[in-house]
Amino acid sequence: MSPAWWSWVASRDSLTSRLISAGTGRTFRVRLLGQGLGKPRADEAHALRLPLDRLAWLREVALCLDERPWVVARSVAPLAHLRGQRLERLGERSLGSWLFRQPDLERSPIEVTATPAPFHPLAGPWGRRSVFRHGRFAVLVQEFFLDTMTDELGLPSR
Ligand SMILES: C=C(O[C@@H]1C=C(C(=O)O)C=C[C@H]1O)C(=O)O
Repeated sequence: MSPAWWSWVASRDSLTSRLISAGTGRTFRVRLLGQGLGKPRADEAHALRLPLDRLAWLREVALCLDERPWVVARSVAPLAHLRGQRLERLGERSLGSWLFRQPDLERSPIEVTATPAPFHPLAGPWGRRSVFRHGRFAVLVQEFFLDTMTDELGLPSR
């Protein structure tokens, strides 16, 4: 991986904040692609150490700058761990801006993939995922960087 991409892919602070800074002058927006209850995919359940038949709250978004998607993300929060968090009320507000306000937030190591997002048609160089926990609440956040971001920031292809 190029150093330029490494600084994006390995970053452990809020991607929302980083995108807003990098997008100088462009308008940031979370576009909600879908949310609701459903069964996680097998690899998602595995990452969360969740039995396969359990329901989770699923949320898919595109993180856009000037309406162009730079990152697509899919988040999976096991229902049993939701603990009254009203995540469906987030709407088009960033999950990250809520998560990073939680004082006891923990983040697992970040796993990286070069395979494209299994939930979205747009291509890109890298994807990553990690699990955030605060208290008993857990959410798997999967983020895929898109070719639009590569082009607009003049980043190397990988
Ligand atoms: C986890 C973060 O939140 C971002 C916002 C998301 C959302 O609103 O659904 C999803 C993934 C993230 O890229 C972050 O800012 O780091």
